[in-house]
Amino acid sequence: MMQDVWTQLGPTIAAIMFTWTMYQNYFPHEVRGHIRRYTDKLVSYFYPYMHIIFYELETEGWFERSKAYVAIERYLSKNSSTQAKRLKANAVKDGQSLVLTMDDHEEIIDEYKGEKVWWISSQKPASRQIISLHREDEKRYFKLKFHKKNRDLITNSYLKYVLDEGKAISVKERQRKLYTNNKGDGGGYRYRGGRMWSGVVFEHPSTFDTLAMDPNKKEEIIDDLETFSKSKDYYAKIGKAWKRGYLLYGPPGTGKSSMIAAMANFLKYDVYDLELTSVKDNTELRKLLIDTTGKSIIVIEDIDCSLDLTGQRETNKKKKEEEDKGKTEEDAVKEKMKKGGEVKEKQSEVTLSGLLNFIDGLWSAIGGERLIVFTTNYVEKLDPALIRRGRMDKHIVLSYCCFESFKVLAHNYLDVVESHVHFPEIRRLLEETNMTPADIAENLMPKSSKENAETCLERLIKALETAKEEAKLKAEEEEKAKAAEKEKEEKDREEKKEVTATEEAKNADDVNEKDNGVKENGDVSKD
Ligand SMILES: Nc1ncnc2c1ncn2[C@@H]1O[C@H](COP(=O)(O)OP(=O)(O)OP(=O)(O)O)[C@@H](O)[C@H]1O
Ligand SMILES: [Mg+2]
Repeated sequence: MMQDVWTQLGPTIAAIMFTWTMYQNYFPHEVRGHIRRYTDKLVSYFYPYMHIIFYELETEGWFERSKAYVAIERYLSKNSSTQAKRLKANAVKDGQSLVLTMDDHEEIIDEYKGEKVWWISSQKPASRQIISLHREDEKRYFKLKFHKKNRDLITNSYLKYVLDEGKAISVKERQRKLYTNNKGDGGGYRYRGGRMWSGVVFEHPSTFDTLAMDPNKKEEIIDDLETFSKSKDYYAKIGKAWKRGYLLYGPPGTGKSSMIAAMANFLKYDVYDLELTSVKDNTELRKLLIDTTGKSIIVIEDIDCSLDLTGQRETNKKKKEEEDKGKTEEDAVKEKMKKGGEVKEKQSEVTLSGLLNFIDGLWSAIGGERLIVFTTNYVEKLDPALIRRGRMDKHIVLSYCCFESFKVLAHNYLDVVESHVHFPEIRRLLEETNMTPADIAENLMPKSSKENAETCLERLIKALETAKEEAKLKAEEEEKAKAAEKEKEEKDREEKKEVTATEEAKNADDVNEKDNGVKENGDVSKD
């Protein structure tokens, strides 16, 4: 059988090889060029497909990996594991996870708007005449094959879609960072390595699932974030920079910082935690802004404490000077010791208008896709200009724990999913007293292996009862203090009244005396 095949194919193969050798050795270079051009034309006339090649390394500059190649690689990774038989594994996230991509000479079929395309991974052997500093595989490429009739669809729309998707996958897979601003000249330090921010890996585990708050409110915030992250074109259409401001306010321990972490984890954004008191002045603030990247949350925590942003800086400075004058040397030494002997840092010169410019000045539009989040315990202390809608688009109040929030915590901390026998009592107590989610969480957390859901819930009930009792006592004391104040005011008013009455009587007597004198004098003069 095998012999038959060889007898039939042998002469044909020999003829092809003979022609190829003649062509290579005896045809001049120019003639071969012409022949090649015509055969290409002939082939393309009958061959209905087109190819686009994407090389791995940029040929210009320092042979960096081409951004398009990397994006395509990431895009194809989603189909590679199911279609390709041989895969390559690349480490991402500092070696913590792997991305699987197709190996050389593998083919993947993709479909876009009902049309098929083929992606082939391949490699051109490196030219032996070129001495290269790079790897042998520097000619690796992806070949995209598609039908000629889809030329417009592929070049105008599909390629953009592939690159966008690939970039989005890269963003999701990248190791996210938490940055803080380095001190500039103002703090006596130089920026580290010329960078204004230094970062660590962002690993906060808070998510919207672990966050205890009213479920409807939570849903609304998630929707808002999702809409924002998908609204690039919409923001461009309405002529607004692609950013959104959130103001989170409420008592300490109600989950403001936890919510920022949940937002970052939900959107897969980096976090820039801006310490405003370390910023020398408005110019430095602008530089910090320019040095941030898109897909990030810029956070200013406790904005009311960060700076005096009420325009009262001068008044406060004078007040402080007066206070300092009254201090003895001993006080000054004590204060210094309290600060660990440190000399007080130079105060930041960032002004309210500088901060307003930071939020929505011309520079704020660079980079795009950014959230700016302020947190505060005292929203009423902030300048209305700082938090007006448009700057801080969404105001979110995080408050004391309600029963719905408690249920989330009970689920997270104790795995109590359904109702529990203690739940009705806890519901009643939560309606009667205020406790922050942080305090509830602390009570729910088992402190030893002997503690179970039952004991933790009982401890919480006790803590709620104590809090209720304390709140009652506090209210009574406040009531008493108010009554005493009122009584004092009443007494003062009575005393004032008495004094006024005495003075009026005295004045009236004086006037009468004067009148009588005038009269008498008049009579006298008349006489
Ligand atoms: N709403 C919440 N859901 C889940 N856990 C919470 C919530 N609020 C507080 N906690 C718990 O309490 C701790 C402190 O919360 P967090 O730091 O978010 O409060 P905060 O509002 O930022 O307080 P502060 O105003 O003092 O900065 C968190 O680590 C978390 O464990
Ligand atoms: Mg906080």
